[in-house]
Amino acid sequence: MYVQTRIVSIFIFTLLFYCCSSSQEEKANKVEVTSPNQPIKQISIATHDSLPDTTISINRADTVQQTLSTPRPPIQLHEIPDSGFVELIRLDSSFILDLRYATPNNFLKEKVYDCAKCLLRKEAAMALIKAQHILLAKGYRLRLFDCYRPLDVQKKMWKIMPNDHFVGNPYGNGSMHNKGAALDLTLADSTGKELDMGTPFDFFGKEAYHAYTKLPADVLQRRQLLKQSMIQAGFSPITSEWWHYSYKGRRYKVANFKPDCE
Ligand SMILES: C[C@@H](N)C(=O)N[C@H](C)C(=O)O
Ligand SMILES: [Zn+2]
Repeated sequence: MYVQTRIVSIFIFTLLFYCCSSSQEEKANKVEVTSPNQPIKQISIATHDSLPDTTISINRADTVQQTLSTPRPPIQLHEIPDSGFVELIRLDSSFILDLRYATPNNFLKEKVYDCAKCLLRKEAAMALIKAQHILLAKGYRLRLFDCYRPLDVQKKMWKIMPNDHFVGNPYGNGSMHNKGAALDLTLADSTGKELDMGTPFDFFGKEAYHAYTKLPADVLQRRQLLKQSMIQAGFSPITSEWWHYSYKGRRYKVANFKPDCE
């Protein structure tokens, strides 16, 4: 009788333990947003023990119960080859993403990316993190307009602007963006606010050239700071666009895959 009672109580205890722990796990992966018209809610997902958390925004447009998809496994950086593609924000969440081609706010006047993901070859991503650290130490931040760009998107751009000073020729060598080794970016202050660089992004004219100096002293200083930091981190500028930098660590192949938007 005593043994039977012991077995029954162990069984009930085990049952209770599993019930509670699984419902806690479920809670950890759910974000309940119940009140509409409130500001954006920020949540953090741990990505890697030694790396900062990734912050994502959930818009409180309606009464929703948002279930996060299965938490993404931590990136095992050493398992990715130097020439492999990585999602930058999963390595370092301090960048400001303002990926214009994922919106209609760009010279094509249409959204040409399905989602706003910044993918880069691992080597280029690591170099960019170096540039970001140089700038963070000086009270600035990098704000990114574009990273990897599929070749088909390059062809759309070329149709509108067939001038290789401003758009890489997709029927020639392609763009370094198509190789996952170029960035369009600008300087932001420590809060992420875009700073005046003399022209808007993708302003295709002489004012965007590095050699153009008829600009206020503070604008010239910022262009210079951006250029020096990027060069120090291993990037090269092009003459005609203050926002474009290429990483030329090695020869990469042109790519044309669409980022996974999950
Ligand atoms: C289109 C512009 N943002 C750009 O990236 N231009 C360079 C030259 C490119 O297409 O590689
Ligand atoms: Zn570019």
